[in-house]
Amino acid sequence: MSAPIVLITSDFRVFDQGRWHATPAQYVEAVLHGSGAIPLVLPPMAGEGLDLDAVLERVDGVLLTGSRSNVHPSLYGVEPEAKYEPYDPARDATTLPLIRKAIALGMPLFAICRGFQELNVALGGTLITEVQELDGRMDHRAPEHPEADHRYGIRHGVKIVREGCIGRVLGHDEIQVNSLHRQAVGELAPGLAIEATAADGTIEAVRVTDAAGFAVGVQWHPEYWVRSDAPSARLFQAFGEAVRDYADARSGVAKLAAE
Ligand SMILES: N[C@@H](CCC(=O)NCCCC(=O)O)C(=O)O
Repeated sequence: MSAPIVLITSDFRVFDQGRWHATPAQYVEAVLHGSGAIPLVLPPMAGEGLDLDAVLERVDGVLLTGSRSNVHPSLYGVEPEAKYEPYDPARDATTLPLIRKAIALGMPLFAICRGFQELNVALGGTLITEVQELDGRMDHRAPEHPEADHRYGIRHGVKIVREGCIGRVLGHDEIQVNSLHRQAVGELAPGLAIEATAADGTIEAVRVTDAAGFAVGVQWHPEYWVRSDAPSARLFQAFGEAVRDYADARSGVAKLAAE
């Protein structure tokens, strides 16, 4: 059996005087080392005709990455304002349909930070645009600091729903997580169930309720500490197991069809 393939979303970015389809290395490394799967970066080009159905026929799981850019507010019914920028319309036009298609196929899905927010919007939920401005809410943004290890440092606890998917995978009621976001899940989309919350009530993790396997989103960044933090490692391991199961089932169906 060949190693399964995990599709990793990317951003449209302009830097080094060029136009890039870019994704942070930490996600690619976490798929390879933490999930034991082949990472494959997907360019954000569905809006330009890239056939997502054809891509999804060839892969076994989807990882949705974090990003400094925000989901465009018009996609969840909010008037855009300059203070909600930066946006990445090419990414939105790719990730939102990708999520709906992967879920319809029953494909394992792991959505992180912006990806977690995309999961909620793709299924009809809303986002809070600046969570730190709401009364009683914590500041979930990372400190401005030149060192990534500091920005991605552990910041607060999250309460885990023990009977949920993450609760079963981790076997804990509470874990400590990092936090690098200004937006948050507002109205939860139909089809999602809460898996974890922060002390201020912010929704920190969800699962797709009808999913047969692992289809989970988290607001924190387990990919960053996948080599040193046990819960982070376990989440990527569980995703890898689900991806292998999906690949096995898919090749079984293909074999039967060929007989
Ligand atoms: N932009 C959204 C999503 C947050 C997110 O994905 N953060 C990753 C940040 C990576 C970095 O700063 O290096 C929000 O702000 O809520």
